Amino acid sequence: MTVLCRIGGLSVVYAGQPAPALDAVDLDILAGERLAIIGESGSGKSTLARAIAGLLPSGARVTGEMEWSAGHPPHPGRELGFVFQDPSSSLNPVLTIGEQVAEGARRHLGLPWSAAYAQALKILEKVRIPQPEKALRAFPHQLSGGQRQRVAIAAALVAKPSFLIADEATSALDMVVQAEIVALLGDLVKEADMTLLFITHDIALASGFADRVAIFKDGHLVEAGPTLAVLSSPREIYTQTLIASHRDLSTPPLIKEPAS
Ligand SMILES: Nc1ncnc2c1ncn2[C@@H]1O[C@H](COP(=O)(O)OP(=O)(O)OP(=O)(O)O)[C@@H](O)[C@H]1O
Repeated sequence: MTVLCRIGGLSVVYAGQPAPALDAVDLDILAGERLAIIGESGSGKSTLARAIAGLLPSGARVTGEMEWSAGHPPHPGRELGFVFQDPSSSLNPVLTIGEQVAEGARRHLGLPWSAAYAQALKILEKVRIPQPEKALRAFPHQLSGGQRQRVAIAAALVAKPSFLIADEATSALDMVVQAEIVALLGDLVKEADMTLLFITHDIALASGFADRVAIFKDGHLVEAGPTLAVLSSPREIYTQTLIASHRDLSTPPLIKEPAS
């Protein structure tokens, strides 16, 4: 696999903050991989996502390097899609689903409205929204939380980006819907050969479909590697603790035993 982005010594300090939110992070993102960024609240996951997407607030001090194989950072919306945790805040309540999804195709692909609507309908079918033609005319409040997140995914993918960042995209959903959305994301990125950066605090959720995992704590990258290798023989005590904390009766096993 080729390296899509080589991150070297990346540090971020927000304005007015004494400590860095990210501290000297070295991490390669491989083209076409599903990479899970895992860590507790405040570990710097979203900061990493925002730095990669060029969405850090002004005033944040960024040092280190991000080297893109394309020679430039991906254009947000066109080459890079972003799905946030809460679809209610990323969707506009007074615009129809069709208007919001089609807008991305109009703006980033330069399509006229009629073609942009046709593209929006296609992508709503792809994210398996029930009655997609009806959904085009619906407003966000007329959909369930899971359906709204499918719309947010559709809006992120409408301009056919090759790189998708999902930042806690399933955390606001109940467990069944969460599993459906994770499966959907997995299918979509595989089908389109996209790179996925999947940000989550839930190591069990990530372990089900990520090719590699990167574990963060207090702004530091603790360890990174292929999912199975990290989960079956974690090098760092923190990773061992994180894995152990998921071993309770309500959690499915992180690694499935091979069938005998
Ligand atoms: N805009 C901001 N201004 C100042 N400090 C910030 C800002 N955004 C995040 N921080 C701080 O940076 C640190 C890392 O936050 P970040 O949101 O990246 O962590 P996270 O792992 O994504 O956590 P969560 O899962 O809770 O979103 C935290 O201490 C947080 O309080």
